[in-house]
This record gives sequence, C-alpha cells and structure tokens, in this order.
Amino acid sequence: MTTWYEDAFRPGSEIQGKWNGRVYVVERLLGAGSNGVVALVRRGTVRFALKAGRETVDHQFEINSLHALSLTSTSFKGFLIDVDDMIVQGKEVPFFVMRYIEGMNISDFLHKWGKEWIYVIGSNLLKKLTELHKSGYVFGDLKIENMIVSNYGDVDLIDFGGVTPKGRAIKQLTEVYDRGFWKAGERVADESYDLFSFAILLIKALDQKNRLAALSKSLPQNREIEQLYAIIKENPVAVRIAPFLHQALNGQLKTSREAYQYWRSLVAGKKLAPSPLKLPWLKICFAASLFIFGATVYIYW
Ligand SMILES: Nc1ncnc2c1ncn2[C@@H]1O[C@H](COP(=O)(O)OP(=O)(O)OP(=O)(O)O)[C@@H](O)[C@H]1O
Repeated sequence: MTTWYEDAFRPGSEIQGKWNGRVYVVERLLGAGSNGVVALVRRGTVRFALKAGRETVDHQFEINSLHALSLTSTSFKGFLIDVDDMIVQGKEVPFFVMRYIEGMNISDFLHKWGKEWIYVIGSNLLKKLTELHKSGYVFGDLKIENMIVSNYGDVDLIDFGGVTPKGRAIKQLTEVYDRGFWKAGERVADESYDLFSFAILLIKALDQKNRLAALSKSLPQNREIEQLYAIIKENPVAVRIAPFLHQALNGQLKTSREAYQYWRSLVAGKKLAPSPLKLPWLKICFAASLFIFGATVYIYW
C-alpha cells in the first residue's frame, strides 16, 4: 500500500505552491508521522525543510506559532519561509517551508563528542527558551526529538506544534516530559513547565541504562520525582548539575532567565565539583556562548 505522500515526496519531485507559485525540489524525506511529513527540499541552491500536514487544525496552529515567532527580534526571526497548499492526488494539502537545520539529536551528539558537552548544550537550550519565553510563548512539547544540535553544541528547536501562549493550557505534550505525568504540577503554559521538560530531556540524554523508560511504564500511583533523583545520582555528569535538575523538577526555577543564570553559576565552577571539563575548547565555546547571550540580553532587555 502506498502512502499519500510517497509520490509527491519522491527524491527529485517538484512541489509547487498553489498560491505563491514557488517550486521546491525534494531531496529526501526527513520524517513522516501519521499526520504530517517533513522533507528536505531545495529552491535554487538553498535547502529548506518543508512540512506538509493533513491534520489541518494542528498544522495551522504550528504555522500560527511559527509566524508569530518569525516576526520577533530573536533567533527565530525569519524561521518561517513560505506557507502554501500543494495538490496531492487531486486534494489540497497545506504545507509550510522553514529553515533547514543540520545536525543530530542530543543523545547522538553526546555519544559522539562526549557527555561533557551537555554543559554547553544545556546553556544554549536555556538561551533558546529564554528568547521564546520573552516573546510570550512556552514551547510545550520540549523533548529530545524536537531539538537539533549542530556544530559546537548549537541548539535549534524544531516542531513548533506545541508552542502555547503563556497562561493557556498546554496543547501538545509527551508524557514522560510532562510535569503532570509526574504529579509535579499543572499542564499550564508557564516557563517552569518548559524547565521541567528541560530537566527530563537532560536526564534522558544521560540515562544510558534507559531507566527512565522503565519508570515511565510504572503505575501513576507509584510514580514520583524522587525516582528521577535516583537516576541523576547514578550519572557523574548529571550529579554535577543535580542542584539545577532538582530545582527544575520541583518547580523552584520560575523563569528561564533565572534558570540560565543558575546554570551558568553551576557550570562556571563556583558550586561545582573540582574536576575540570576535559576539553579546553569546550570552555572557549561556553565562554563565547555566554558572551553572545549577555550581549543579546543587553540589547533586547
Ligand atoms: N527545520 C528542520 N530542519 C531539519 N530537520 C527537520 C526540521 N523540522 C523537522 N525536521 C526533521 O523531521 C522530523 C519530523 O519533524 P516533526 O517532528 O516536526 O514532524 P511531526 O510529524 O510533527 O513528528 P511527530 O509526530 O514525531 O511530532 C524530525 O525528527 C526532524 O528530523
């Protein structure tokens, strides 16, 4: 049985927008779920990610969030490139085109380059969240699959389907990253909601024994965040950021800005165990990222 997108997204196929008329050439599929499909496409020499969705309400939500963020003076500016419809098997299918982000997921990155990179990646992810939160939104569905890590630990968020204006109910989540699932708070879009998911994301990325997956299958009445502390204790890299992780899981970190400052103080070594980071250039990258963040805060605050 062929899927609805198979022909339209075959490498080399052309996708033409019905309204804006732009033509994109498919290079390859990047991912396909039950409702949507993401492909790497080219227009001229420039590569983009094109996402087509049949579930129009969710698709439209994602476009609305991306559109709003694309208008902000943040690193999300200009992320959304085009919005249009294509014709597949005689039916209109909405799609949007966004920046293509090259890289890998955080688990693969840490495996390839070393666990110590978590300090840089964590810092960069907190910077992204700070920008998003300052724009009035919460990411909502923060998880390993929804971020891409590129060279030098740069971080980009993808899949904006869960982005929710602050104060509203979280509209898209993944259970194990959700504080409601751990009985640790409401499913309401506030900054600490994302910070809880941030902590889970890091724990999961460092959890070599896959203990989190086993825990998440336990009965709700047996599930509590103390079990997460036990996983943190088992990993020397996680132990170094344990005070941060505990506060994020407890909802004590109320804003991403505060979280970033706390992270920085921990990772800069003030409250850290003596073992230095193995790679000197890692420190240089981290220092550079702090400087850029400082400059951004100075300019936009
Ligand atoms: N902007 C992008 N740049 C590079 N790759 C991307 C981009 N957006 C999405 N992808 C890739 O496409 C895959 C699917 O994307 P996305 O998660 O947005 O689709 P989805 O249908 O909403 O998936 P899911 O149902 O798992 O949430 C991602 O795992 C990622 O590898």
